[in-house]
Amino acid sequence: MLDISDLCAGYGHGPVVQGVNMKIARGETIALLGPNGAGKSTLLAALSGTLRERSGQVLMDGADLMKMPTHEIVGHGLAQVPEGRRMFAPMSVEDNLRLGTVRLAGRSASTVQERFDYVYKLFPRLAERRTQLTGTLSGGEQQMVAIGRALMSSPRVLLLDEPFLGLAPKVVDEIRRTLNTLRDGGLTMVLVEQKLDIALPFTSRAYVLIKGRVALSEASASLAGRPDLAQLYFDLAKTNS
Ligand SMILES: Nc1ncnc2c1ncn2[C@@H]1O[C@H](COP(=O)(O)OP(=O)(O)OP(=O)(O)O)[C@@H](O)[C@H]1O
Repeated sequence: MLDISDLCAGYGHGPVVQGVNMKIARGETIALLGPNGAGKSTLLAALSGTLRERSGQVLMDGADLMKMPTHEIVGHGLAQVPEGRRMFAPMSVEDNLRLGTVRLAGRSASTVQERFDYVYKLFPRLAERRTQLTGTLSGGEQQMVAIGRALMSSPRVLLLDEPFLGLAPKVVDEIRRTLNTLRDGGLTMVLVEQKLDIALPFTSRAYVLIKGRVALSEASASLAGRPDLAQLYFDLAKTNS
């Protein structure tokens, strides 16, 4: 579904992501792991088109996302839940969700309503708070809005950048259950997550990024069996320096 070749990306002071190759099949769930500053968020931003300084090829079902502006990438079926949620605090839950309907422009009101119904069924808490200002929601509820907004565009690939960061265990469990439902429904997902006890059971495969390069690609179950991943990061960093 996603075929990434020789992807490089950065911010004008030398490449951060350096020649990444990945192949992700339809329905796979992928963990993107690596130490702080390895380039995981940069890689997701390059895929979703929010970072334009990039080169290489990103094919999604054969179409090159590198040639599309961001809204067309969303229209093609790839959506991102960015790190830090990026909510519009003075807007209601419903209006924030509506921002995710760009892909549905020109479609009937009932199609848009179906997406609202879908998201509200996944996150009943958002249905209860649909008129509440997003800035007054708890961190967990805001993360639900961020995920819901991405789902409003009916994505076929969902990129999630540390969606559990700073959340209490109870709400982490609640959001995990929803992501499990999406995974079991066949949605292709890429999850950036520091906590391995969350990332590895959720995913089928993992890529470890070190200094902007893929240092390891392995089945998540087999990676989970390694006794000390911090040491592995250290060893991989040494071999890749
Ligand atoms: N907007 C930006 N402008 C300039 N440099 C940036 C920007 N965003 C990230 N970087 C730099 O790019 C490098 C990779 O950062 P990135 O956030 O992609 O890493 P990461 O693996 O996601 O790390 P973390 O787990 O800490 O979020 C870092 O050196 C960072 O300082």
